[in-house]
Formats: sequence, C-alpha cells, structure tokens
Amino acid sequence: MPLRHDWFTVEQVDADTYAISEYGHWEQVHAYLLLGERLAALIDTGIGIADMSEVVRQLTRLPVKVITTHVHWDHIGSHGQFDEIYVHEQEEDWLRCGIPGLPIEQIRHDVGRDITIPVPADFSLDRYEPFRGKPTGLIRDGDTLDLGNRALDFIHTPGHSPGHLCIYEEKRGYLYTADLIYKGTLYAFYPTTDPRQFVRSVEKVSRLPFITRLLPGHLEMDLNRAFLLEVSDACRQLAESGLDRHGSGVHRFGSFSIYF
Ligand SMILES: Nc1ccn([C@@H]2O[C@H](COP(=O)(O)O)[C@@H](O)[C@H]2O)c(=O)n1
Repeated sequence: MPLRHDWFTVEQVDADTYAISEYGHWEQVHAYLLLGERLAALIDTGIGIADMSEVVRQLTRLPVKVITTHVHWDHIGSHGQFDEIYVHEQEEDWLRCGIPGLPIEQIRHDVGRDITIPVPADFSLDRYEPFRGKPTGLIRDGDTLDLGNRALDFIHTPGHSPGHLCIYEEKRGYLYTADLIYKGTLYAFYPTTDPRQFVRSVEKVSRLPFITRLLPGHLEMDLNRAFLLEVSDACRQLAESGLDRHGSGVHRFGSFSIYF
C-alpha cells in the first residue's frame, strides 16, 4: 500500500527502491530513491514545493547521492537540501546559472498552475526560484556508480535537453527514463530541445538487452519494454517521414504523443 505524506506520495517499487511522486501537481513528477548496501541514490528531487529531504530521511540513513536526470525546475526542486549532487557535463552551466532565456515569470507560472492538493504552508510561489549551485561531480555517458551490491549505468540521452540522462540497472532490468519516455506528451519542442537527438536517444535505449520495467519521470509509473518499443517505432516513423524537426507539430500515437 502506498505510504502517504501531505504533499508527496511514496510507493515501494521493490524492497529497496521507492518512487516519491507529486500527484497534486499537473506535472505528476516522480523521483526515485535507490538503496544499496553502502549508499543511496536519489534520482531527481522534484518540484521544490515541499522539501523532499524530509521524506528521504524517513526512508534511509545511508549517505545520499543526488543524480540529476536533467536541469528542468521540476526535477531539481529539493537539490538545495542535499550535499552531493551529480549532473551530466552538458548541463553543469544550467545547474550553476539557469537556462538562458527562460524567464522566472514563465517558470513561476508553470509551477503555480493546476495544483489540486494544498501546498505546504511555508511555500510561496512569489519567492520560488529553481535551484542553482555547483555540482559535486559531473557525469558522462557510460559512467557507472556502485551503491554497494547495486550498480547503476548512466546513459546520455540528449534531445529533451542537452545533458539528459537515463539510468539503467542491468541486474534488475530497470530503466529510469526521466523525460525521454513516459505515457503522455513527450516534449521536444522547446528551443533547448533537439528532435533528431531525441529520436536517436530513444533508439539507443531501445537496444538495451534486458528491461523488466521502465520508471519514468512523469505520469503513469508502471511501464514495460513493449511501451518503449512502441515509442521507438513511432520515432522511426517520424524520422523516415522527415518529421523529426522543430515545428513539425504534435504527433499522436495511441497512449502517447510526441511534440516537436
Ligand atoms: N527551454 C525550456 C525548458 C523548460 N521549460 C519549462 O520547464 C518545464 C520543463 O518540464 P519538463 O517536465 O518537460 O522537464 C516546462 O514547464 C516547460 O514549460 C521551458 O519553458 N523552456
């Protein structure tokens, strides 16, 4: 049964893996806490409406390394509450200085809309600022992290953003897909996105030999390899039709869409 927090919903994926979700916000974003024998990895830290570190501290006493899938405000919200933060080398500058040309008014508008449950009393939209700071370390494609009998592989999957990462646990067959693959509208229309890279990244992860489960950054959580192959087929069709370019529109495929 899911554990409940006023703002976060905590669900156990398996004995030592938790999803920490924000279903009261239109983004319906998920972070994941992975416990090894020596260390814990927290994949993203949510929107920043509530402090995710309070929940994490209830779940583990292990030292926590924060892994950033990408530097969009809804994935870095509680970064400031943790000591060790890692990001792909191509988004180090965004983590330090923000996304050039993205105004705070636009971010606050997106943070504040379509919220369906009460926010914590100490949250103020007028004071909301996305995290900015220096990472502890940088991640490159092919890097690995051993949490103690639990290995993570980092896969650079640019397209949604330049330094976007998927995280793969080969032993369990888990692929944490962040904003590359989820069941909804996949966004690659921002000025900072790249539709061709997005298509190549989907193809890259679809070649992974063993996947038991996809754990996405948004919306429905229980996705399998068949869904990944559907998205991969859709991307191939778009590329073959020359539609893998900015401005080609919203392409609908059953349970998901791709917005270029
Ligand atoms: N160049 C950009 C990048 C992001 N945004 C906004 O940030 C949010 C990103 O959400 P994801 O779930 O797609 O990571 C979203 O609200 C965008 O509007 C942007 O506007 N421009």
